[in-house]
Amino acid sequence: QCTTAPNQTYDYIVIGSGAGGIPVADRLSEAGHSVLLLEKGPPSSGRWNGTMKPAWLEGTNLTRFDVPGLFNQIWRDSNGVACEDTGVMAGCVLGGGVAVNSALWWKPPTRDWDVNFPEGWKSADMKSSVDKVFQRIPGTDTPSQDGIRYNQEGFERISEGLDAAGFKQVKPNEQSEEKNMTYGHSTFFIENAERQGPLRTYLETAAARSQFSLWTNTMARRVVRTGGRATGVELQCRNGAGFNGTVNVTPGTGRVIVSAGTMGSAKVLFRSGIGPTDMLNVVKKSPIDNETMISEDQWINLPVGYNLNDHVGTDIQVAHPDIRFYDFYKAYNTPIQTDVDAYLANRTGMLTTVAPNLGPIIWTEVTPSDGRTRSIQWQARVEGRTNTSMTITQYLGTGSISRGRLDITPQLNTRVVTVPYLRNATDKEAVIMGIEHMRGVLNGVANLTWVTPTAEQNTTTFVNSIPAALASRNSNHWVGSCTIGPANDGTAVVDLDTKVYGMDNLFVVDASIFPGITTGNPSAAIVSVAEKAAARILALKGTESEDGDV
Ligand SMILES: Cc1cc2nc3c(=O)[nH]c(=O)nc-3n(C[C@H](O)[C@H](O)[C@H](O)COP(=O)(O)OP(=O)(O)OC[C@H]3O[C@@H](n4cnc5c(N)ncnc54)[C@H](O)[C@@H]3O)c2cc1C
Repeated sequence: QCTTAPNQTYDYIVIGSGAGGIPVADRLSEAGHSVLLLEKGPPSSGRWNGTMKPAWLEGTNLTRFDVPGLFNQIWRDSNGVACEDTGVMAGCVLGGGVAVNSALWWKPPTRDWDVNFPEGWKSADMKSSVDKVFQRIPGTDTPSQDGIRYNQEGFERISEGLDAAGFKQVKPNEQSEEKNMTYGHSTFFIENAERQGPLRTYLETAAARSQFSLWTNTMARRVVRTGGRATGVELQCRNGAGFNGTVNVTPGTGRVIVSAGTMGSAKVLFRSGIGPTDMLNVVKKSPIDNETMISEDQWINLPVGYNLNDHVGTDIQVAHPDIRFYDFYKAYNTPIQTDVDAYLANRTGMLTTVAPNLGPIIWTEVTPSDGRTRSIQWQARVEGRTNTSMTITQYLGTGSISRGRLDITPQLNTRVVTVPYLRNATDKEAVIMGIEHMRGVLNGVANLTWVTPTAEQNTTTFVNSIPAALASRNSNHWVGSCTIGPANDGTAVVDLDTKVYGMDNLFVVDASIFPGITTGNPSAAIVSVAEKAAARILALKGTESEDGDV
């Protein structure tokens, strides 16, 4: 049942409980402030009273979000889990992406900050934030409690080729700077063979404080504001639960933080009258918001939705007689009983492995004709066209230049309207150089055969044959749309304190503020950004209007 929001006010209202929202809410409440965390989706992990689970987990406190071997279920059944309003895959449950993702967890190399971020957010500035994150969430490369890594044939065969070509095996988060000609086992934010990460660390410390509140099934429709001053958040209850009405921030000093993800934060800003005029006009004309939208003379024109980026993914596929596919999809409804028993009794066995059997993870760098170095991460998994195939996805990361744009439809769904993949010729050159190199490396593996590209196919022809489209290149690592930057010059949405330009007390803290994509899967970098943002927000003196000088 929906409940009307109580009259109580909060020092901080955080919108969205993902990789950005949970840590920032924790740190703000730790400083003694009253904090309300709003999440539009339902609870996920069993730790937070989530209920979505297969029959074999009945009677346990675990859900599909907790067991690594079930993480892939989102690609079979995302009903009630995936956001319905984003056009790309994103988690709309408590924890957002860090409840539904594959838990790959990388300490960002310094290059990720130094190439992408503005002054004040370079690697030297980020070090203490990154250290704090890895103290709380160190991650593991051996999730099974017996210390055994299961079904490693894929890792071993690919490694033979890497070793022969001079690659070095590393412990990725201990040697996080070594991102060229290196490989390792994947590191996951898993503990006791269950999903850990922000849901089991930052959210637990926050929830233990009396000044912290969490409302699930409660969507922020818009930030209520008068000019540059946010006064509260208008709510919409969902799934027959949660809160309706308007919740206000503490008069004079309260602040609102938008952490609704790259697609979601842009939407909240558009609906609050912040963004390019063409987008705000769509909201104004929409049957949902029309006359309730903030009046045009209050609109703030900022480049929300631009500078969108994602790892452009290019899959290659190989096969080897030693490799065996383990059917993680069947593990949901018809699992192998001995694997279930091992997992439930001892947290050991195949189901402690993040589906679908990842590794090795490989790093290379290429420098195409523009002289700008691109970082590449290669993610191998035992899954492909046949039972003995492996797919190796190439992610083009730090250094990539192409950018896209998201927009909003009259139904108020956000979607990628300009796909950011390979719009720049040297990005494409980098992808081709990387694949050409990896083909040579993998040819050093005895008895390996090529599925795609075929052994005869030319690499450029192969890369050109895969459309630069969402369906074929999407990596679910969306960043950008509310970019951080030092000046309100048409390229940035938030300032170096993550405060929205033109607003006194509205902030954005999540993947959307990233100016560029990272080397690896981004969630640890996003949590690090949330740590840094929390410190900067707490250090900010009262807003201008409190000081009486506006
Ligand atoms: C299937 C999948 C697999 C992935 N695998 C990995 C991986 O292995 N490793 C890795 O590092 N990264 C991975 N990622 C990416 C990573 O999870 C995301 O980059 C990260 O979670 C983004 O963090 P965020 O805080 O920006 O947004 P999110 O984590 O998406 O959080 C946003 C939250 O806001 C909520 N929300 C949105 N709008 C509103 C509103 N109006 N009111 C209230 N709440 C709202 C959403 O429900 C959501 O909970 C994966 C992503 C997906 C989808």
